[in-house]
Amino acid sequence: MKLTRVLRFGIPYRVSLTVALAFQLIETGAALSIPWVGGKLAGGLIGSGDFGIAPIALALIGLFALRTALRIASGIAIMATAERILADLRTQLYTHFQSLPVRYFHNQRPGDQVAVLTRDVDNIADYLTSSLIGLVPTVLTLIGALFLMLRLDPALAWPLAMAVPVFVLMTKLAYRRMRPLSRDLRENYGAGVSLAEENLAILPAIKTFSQEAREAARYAHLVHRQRDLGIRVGRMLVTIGPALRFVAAAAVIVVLWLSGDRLRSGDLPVAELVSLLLYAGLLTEPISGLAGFWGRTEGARGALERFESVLDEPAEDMISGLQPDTIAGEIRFEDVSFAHSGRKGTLEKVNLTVPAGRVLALTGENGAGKSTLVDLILRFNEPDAGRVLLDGTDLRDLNLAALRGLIGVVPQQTLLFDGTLRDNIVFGRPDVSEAALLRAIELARAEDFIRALPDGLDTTVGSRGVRLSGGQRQRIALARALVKDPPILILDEPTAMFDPEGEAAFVASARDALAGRTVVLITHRPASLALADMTVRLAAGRIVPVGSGPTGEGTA
Ligand SMILES: Nc1ncnc2c1ncn2[C@@H]1O[C@H](COP(=O)(O)OP(=O)(O)OP(=O)(O)O)[C@@H](O)[C@H]1O
Repeated sequence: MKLTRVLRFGIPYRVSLTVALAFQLIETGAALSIPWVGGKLAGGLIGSGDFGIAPIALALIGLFALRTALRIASGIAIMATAERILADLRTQLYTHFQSLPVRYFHNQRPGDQVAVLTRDVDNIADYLTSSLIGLVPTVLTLIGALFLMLRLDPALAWPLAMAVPVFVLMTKLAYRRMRPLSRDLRENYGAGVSLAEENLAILPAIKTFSQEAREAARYAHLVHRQRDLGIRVGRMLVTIGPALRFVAAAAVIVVLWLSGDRLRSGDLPVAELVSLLLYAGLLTEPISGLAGFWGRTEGARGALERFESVLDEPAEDMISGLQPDTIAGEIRFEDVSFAHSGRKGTLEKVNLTVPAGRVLALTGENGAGKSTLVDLILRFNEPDAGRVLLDGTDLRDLNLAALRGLIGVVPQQTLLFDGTLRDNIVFGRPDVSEAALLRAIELARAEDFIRALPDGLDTTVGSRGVRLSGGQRQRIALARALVKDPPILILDEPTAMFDPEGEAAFVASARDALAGRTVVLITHRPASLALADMTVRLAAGRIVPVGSGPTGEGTA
């Protein structure tokens, strides 16, 4: 375990962590004095002490009060720091998730991402603040108690000292067995979250195909596995504590046993024996603390690996690159080839020019690669060979944020979030004027249905826009793209869900909205094709010209 890597998360909170550690160290000092003072009190009670009972009793109460106060203070400091570190890690991780390319998520289970954001991050923050910081006082208490016991009476302290390696061996063995179980437990947790999330999202399909029982059984299988793993881990956790305490108790009894003769002969003062027994009691605390430490180290190691493996994923570079002030908008594909990972090539040496300010209709069979092609303009993917150019500049030389800022998209699958219609439409341009907003709504032919809703633009759409019809969702997506007023528009079947009248009305009024913009319009609908200045077809990974008008070098 690279402990130093966890420690770096605490650097911003080094002051509060140092204060907490200082409290814990003073508390350790108080804890180590209690058995000594306790022994003196016992000596005083049987009349063999050097001090009066009252001052010793008061000193003991004072020491306990100090321990309590310091425990509360360090507990509060640790708890607050853990929450702060947790918030930092979570924000850092979420921000990084967002900076990763879209393709990263195509190969991941969403449940695993949720699990890193919740369980793993929790684990790391807790490990750093409780386990690692607490390790110093724990070890000091252990060493201090052993040292003081051996100094008091080496002959009697040895059974207790001997018990320590037994404790260590027992916990190490137990946690070695737990390591694979903890890994399976976490893996299974991610799978369970993923399945529940996906199934709840596709619940209508589950119901339509009457697959509730099968899906419930699939989820139950994961949950039961989680239960069984949890029980196996829990069994070890609940066994180790009492087992350790048994060894401690046996060691104490051996001490008492050995002390009998010396106690009777007066060779062993009662105060010393009481101190020794109190030190033995004190030892159980760091021993169970260390046992827990090993377990938490195992958990934190896995959590840190997963956390860092996400952070190690290279983020999209949003900083470097050219930031064009104005663009004409010519898009050119030069010998572009692309294959999705593990698939055969989708695009093979595609050459295509969309002149600035013109509308290109892109057609082709399902799976021909139309969406794949426009994703290259957004740089969701990079060409395996060839280049995509904007006004003659390779897209890879442009600033990614600036490039995406120039493009409005209506994707094939409308991506709405749980907010109002207004929030969804102004998503890319929160500062847009009311007039521009209404104009975009009008162009997207969305005004009639919005007016009919009880709260108009302030109606909430539900998660992923579930409270809207498919066509309504698409109209909102179109309005969202238009409100951005981008020089380049990518419309991936924007009217696929429109009724024929709605589509005709959109086509009739869209010319104005599209005028002056470079538009790539993916469509299978003849009515929408009327908007195109030129039409090409994608077939077998290559461009085949179809319609009239300038296609440039739009041939394969
Ligand atoms: N993330 C992905 N990973 C692997 N293969 C993919 C991925 N996305 C798409 N594909 C594959 O790439 C091919 C082209 O898909 P694409 O979505 O570009 O087709 P399309 O022409 O837009 O189809 P449609 O008309 O159905 O929308 C398909 O065979 C598809 O299975």
